Amino acid sequence: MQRWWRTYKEERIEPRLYLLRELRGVAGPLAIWLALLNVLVGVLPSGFMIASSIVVGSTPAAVVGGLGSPAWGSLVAAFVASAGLLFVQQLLAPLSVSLGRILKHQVDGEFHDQILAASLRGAGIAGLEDDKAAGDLWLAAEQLERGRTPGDAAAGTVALVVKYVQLAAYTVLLGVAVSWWAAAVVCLVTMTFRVGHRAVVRIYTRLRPVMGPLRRESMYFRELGIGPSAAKETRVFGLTGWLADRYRASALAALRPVWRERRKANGAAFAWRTVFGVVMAALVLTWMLRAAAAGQFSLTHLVLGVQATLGVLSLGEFYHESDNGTQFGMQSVSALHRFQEAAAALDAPEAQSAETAEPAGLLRGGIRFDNVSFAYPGSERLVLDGLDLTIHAGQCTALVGLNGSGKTTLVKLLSRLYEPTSGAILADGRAIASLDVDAWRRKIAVIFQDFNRYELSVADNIAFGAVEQPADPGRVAAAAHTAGIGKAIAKLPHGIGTLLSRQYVEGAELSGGQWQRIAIARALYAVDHGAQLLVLDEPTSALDVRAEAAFYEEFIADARGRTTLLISHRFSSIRHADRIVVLEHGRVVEDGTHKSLLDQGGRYAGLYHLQARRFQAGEDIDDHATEGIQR
Ligand SMILES: Nc1ncnc2c1ncn2[C@@H]1O[C@H](COP(=O)(O)OP(=O)(O)OP(=O)(O)O)[C@@H](O)[C@H]1O
Repeated sequence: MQRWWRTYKEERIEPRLYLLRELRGVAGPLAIWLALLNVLVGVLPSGFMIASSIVVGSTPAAVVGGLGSPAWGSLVAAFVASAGLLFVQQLLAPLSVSLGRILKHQVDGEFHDQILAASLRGAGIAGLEDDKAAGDLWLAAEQLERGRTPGDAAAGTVALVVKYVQLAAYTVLLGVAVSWWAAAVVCLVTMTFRVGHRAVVRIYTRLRPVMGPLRRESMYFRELGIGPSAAKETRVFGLTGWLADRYRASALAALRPVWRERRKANGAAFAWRTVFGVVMAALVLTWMLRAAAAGQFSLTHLVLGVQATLGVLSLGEFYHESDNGTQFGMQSVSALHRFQEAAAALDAPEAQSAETAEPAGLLRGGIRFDNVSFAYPGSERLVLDGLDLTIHAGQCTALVGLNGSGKTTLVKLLSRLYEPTSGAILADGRAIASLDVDAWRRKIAVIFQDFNRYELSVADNIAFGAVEQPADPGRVAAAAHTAGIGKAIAKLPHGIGTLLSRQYVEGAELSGGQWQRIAIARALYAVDHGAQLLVLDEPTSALDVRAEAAFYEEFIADARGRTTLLISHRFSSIRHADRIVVLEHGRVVEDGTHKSLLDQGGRYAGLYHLQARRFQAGEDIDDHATEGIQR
């Protein structure tokens, strides 16, 4: 009983209460006016039924009385009334539908904002990187784009008013005109059908946990198949057939449980409901006809009774305008709530405003990782394990290590996208966790390996480095020049104003290496606007060897006196850094200058010589080739 109540509450009560709250906030007046209009639209058919029954019932007397007789007058009056009611009904029903659409769009518009706000909320990214939470966010957005929406739920709920007012009005008519027991029986039949239909619709909701991941997978395959990003590789590797098969297989796997459950629900239960409905309806109608034949009520009452009975029974159907909307429309809301809860639980609490301080004047001394350990939420494996490291101010520190040794994770902690599981990161001796997170981030300029390529102008792409300040074209051009992309930009149709996407007229597409230089320019622009620590994670992975060597030579010379953290797998490139730190299993295992580390003859020396030998032998430098050696 307790479980049943919990499910009932979660599935039916809570979403509806939430919806009511939403409606009040977003489209309260419209929803109220529409509900009132729908009451009228729901009542009008009953009025028509009464008037048309009077037309039929008064016809014999009018025929006998002839033109101009009082009976004829009653007939004409009833006819005019029924025609008028029909006309008003035909006028108001489309109006109700149109207002329902407006209501839907208002509610959906608000929910679009909520989804964006939820994904952009907070300082951390744990929720967005967690599979389950990200899955819920995806589901919320996907439902909104392609499925039933909260707007459908809102419009569907208000549309239900029409149906249930009709049902109540027909039932009352039947009760008053013929018999209350007949009204009760017919209403029971209708509600039995309604409950059955809703149960079938609810199957989809119940199967959502099974279907969700499979649908996400099939969507992924579909996107791979129809999007341009994977087109090259899928064709070159001959993956097109495989892709089509996988799409089909995962789509079928998602649908099979639904078909199975639907067959069950639509099988015996449906047959029993139908038998029950037909028998009851037949009993009521037969009784009515016999009673009328026995003179228990007039022709008008009989016509009204038959019409009302058929009217009630016709409502025992699936309501297209409401049922899917009200059943599935709130799924994206529930998914968003789950995401919000999970993200709040996963993200380490941000520094509270009471404790936060402006990091003015920081980074004279440097940054210290003090016994920092970190495991990603949901995992027990320590990616950083008691890390002690000082990044000295004014120095270029290079961080090297094998794949997965925790270099990018270290940068994520430094950027406060995650908080350490234990230990602290100190800037000039102050815990960065106690600093205002946005102000701290303005102190650092970070370019991640998977930096963003904004489909906006070159100027925007670079000026995003200091978005809080007005964009300065001169400084944008200077950053582009320092990053080695100035000449290429000058050749673009609109220089720094060129949109970086082929999707736009006169837009341009850059090569991977050019994009990388744009990202570097963004970081340099941030430095030019006050960022005091520059962090570049694999900044030259897309550059050719000569461009890479030139970049590092110029960059490291230029960076003298600037606090810089460089992450790279190319040992030859970072040899000029002031200091090189080797990370392994989340700890510093070597620390020194290029020369001292070579003299030491340890990990760094081994990897450096290996790369150098390969390079001299003319082989491509393969970062991953070094991987096996240490394992
Ligand atoms: N969001 C995440 N959730 C869980 N584990 C993660 C996440 N991101 C990274 N990891 C794991 O943390 C470990 C360290 O990853 P990280 O990206 O920091 O390594 P890295 O040294 O930068 O590697 P590479 O040289 O390949 O860039 C890896 O084992 C990786 O699988």
